[in-house]
Amino acid sequence: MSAPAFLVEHVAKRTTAPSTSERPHITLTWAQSLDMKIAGPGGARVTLSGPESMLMTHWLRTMHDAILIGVQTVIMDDPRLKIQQVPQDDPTLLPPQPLVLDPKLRMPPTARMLSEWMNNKAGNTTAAGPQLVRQPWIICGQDADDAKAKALEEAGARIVRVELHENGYISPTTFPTVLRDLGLRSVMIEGGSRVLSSFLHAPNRADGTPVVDSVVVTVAPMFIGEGISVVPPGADVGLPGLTFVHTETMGKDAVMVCTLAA
Ligand SMILES: NC(=O)C1=CN([C@@H]2O[C@H](COP(=O)(O)OP(=O)(O)OC[C@H]3O[C@@H](n4cnc5c(N)ncnc54)[C@H](OP(=O)(O)O)[C@@H]3O)[C@@H](O)[C@H]2O)C=CC1
Ligand SMILES: Nc1nc(O)c(N)c(N[C@@H]2O[C@H](COP(=O)(O)O)[C@@H](O)[C@H]2O)n1
Repeated sequence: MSAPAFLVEHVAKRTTAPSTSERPHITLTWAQSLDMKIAGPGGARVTLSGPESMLMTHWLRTMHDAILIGVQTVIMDDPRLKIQQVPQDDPTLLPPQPLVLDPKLRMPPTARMLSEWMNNKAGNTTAAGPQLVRQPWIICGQDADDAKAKALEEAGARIVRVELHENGYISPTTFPTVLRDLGLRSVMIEGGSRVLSSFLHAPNRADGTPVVDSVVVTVAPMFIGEGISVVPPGADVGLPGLTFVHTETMGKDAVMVCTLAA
């Protein structure tokens, strides 16, 4: 089993290019229904991807140094962010570094990502390749509560404090610099809707190029109805133009790759 050719061609070649250490590559990715929903009522998790496109998402994870989600996705989904669907005997395949955008440190210390990391550490496992478990890094504000930081550190997290934007969020504009300072050449941003929306609406980088380099969307043939939209109601203040790159049918789903129009 090998990575889908279209991902190698249109994403991996870009995320592993030598220049990306100075200019980290940012991929936005999500799975949505035909009515543009990414979760059900109240944010309940919905399985949108079929087996083929879910496997594609795990391959995509292997192609990035880091994977990022917003804290509300941790609270709602308690995700693992691992790569258990790719071949487990290939030592060159590595899971990405988990990052959580969490300005005020709302992440529960009981999160599965943390307990899996601690269990792994306690077992002193020498697991490498796809079975490697990485320590979650939580990106928060400079003034985030010290007691919460301590509790999360005790639960296994590394706390990374950064300057927040005046809206209280971690700014997509300065985020490439945060990545570079952490030594990460690429990140795959998996959601949720508020994080996706703020990166889609971000002004260009200092060099005039879009903050987001690639968009990879799985479209599932179903309606959700009431639920969480890709872009929250009222948050669309001018979505960017997209340039079509590729569409691949994977089982029942269509997987679309785009770039942002300059
Ligand atoms: N189908 C799919 O592919 C996916 C679906 N989901 C779904 O998305 C839902 C969660 O989405 P949502 O509620 O929007 O929450 P998010 O996961 O987007 O988290 C939002 C929170 O992240 C923090 N944050 C820090 N910086 C930023 C920033 N620049 N932009 C936005 N947020 C920032 C804020 O925390 P604070 O408020 O503490 O300041 C904010 O409230 C869940 O229901 C989940 O199931 C999630 C991922 C993928
Ligand atoms: N690609 C994709 N398809 C779906 O149907 C989904 N519900 C999601 N959700 C995202 O995947 C995360 C869960 O990851 P693990 O399975 O725990 O590794 C979840 O938090 C969403 O970001 N994605």
